[in-house]
Amino acid sequence: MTVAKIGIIGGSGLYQMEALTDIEERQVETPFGKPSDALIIGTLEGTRVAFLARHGRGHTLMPSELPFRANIYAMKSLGVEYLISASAVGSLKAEAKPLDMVIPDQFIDRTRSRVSTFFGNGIVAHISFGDPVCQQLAGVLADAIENLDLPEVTLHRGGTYVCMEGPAFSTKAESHLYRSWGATVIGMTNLPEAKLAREAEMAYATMAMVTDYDCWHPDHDSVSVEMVIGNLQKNAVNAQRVIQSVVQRLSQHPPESDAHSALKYAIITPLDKAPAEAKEDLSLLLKKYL
Ligand SMILES: CSC[C@H]1O[C@H](OP(=O)(O)O)[C@H](O)[C@@H]1O
Ligand SMILES: Nc1ncnc2[nH]cnc12
Repeated sequence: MTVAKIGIIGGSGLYQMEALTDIEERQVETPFGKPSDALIIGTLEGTRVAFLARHGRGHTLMPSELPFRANIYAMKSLGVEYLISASAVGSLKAEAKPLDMVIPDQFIDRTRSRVSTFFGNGIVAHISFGDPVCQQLAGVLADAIENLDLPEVTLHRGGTYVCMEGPAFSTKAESHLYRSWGATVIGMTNLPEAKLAREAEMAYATMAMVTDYDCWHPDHDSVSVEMVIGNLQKNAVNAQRVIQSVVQRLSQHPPESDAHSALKYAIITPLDKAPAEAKEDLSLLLKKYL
């Protein structure tokens, strides 16, 4: 049964959605363990949505410790089809200034120890990931931001998000390297999430909120947690306004997304011969194809 078609993953600084009503807190178990925290199901703009605090509501999980598979599987188990991420990022470009919002359309993977696939154990799939963000959902996000006329916020449509391992922030040499690659922003969480969301056939897009200039900018101090949280607190109200407007737009006009059939040509193992246990663990993802 579908509980919510829209899911929201709140990152650093966005641990709850104040406008949710008729709230139900659900502890979800998955074949991949427990999610970062309980899923908070509530009504926003007349629509049921599911919210998850990515690092837990008390921010107790490091990026490398995040149970990405459980988080995405839990959203899938509630029937989520559109997954919106809110994230704090460092800016790698002068024009993307703190408090601005970026809707990335590309990622560069600089992680080292993340499990970013549901497959294995006898079932192999290779999803297409040339366009890692759902452009329809990204468009809804960007349109919502543009129409809200948020004070102090400039919107940047498109851009490349470097996903680093962390938890330490980058060195200056790394930061300059990523700039030389043309990257726009840097964070520690979005890439595994985007891959798993694609495998789970959910449309995924991220609202990246700039909190700092990382450590490359000659006129700005190097990033610190204090800087990130200070700017995010200023932006948490804006972020919730954006999400509210996105939910309204999505419920009125749910866009078609290629992500919703991402596994159609991705599974290479004949499923009739695949191990029963792997099929059982992935049944939620595979049931259309069995
Ligand atoms: C608290 S600064 C570093 C931390 O913030 C970002 O988290 P999220 O993407 O969940 O907003 C960044 O990726 C790091 O995990
Ligand atoms: N400069 C930065 N590097 C990595 N993750 C971040 N999150 C917020 N700012 C960041």
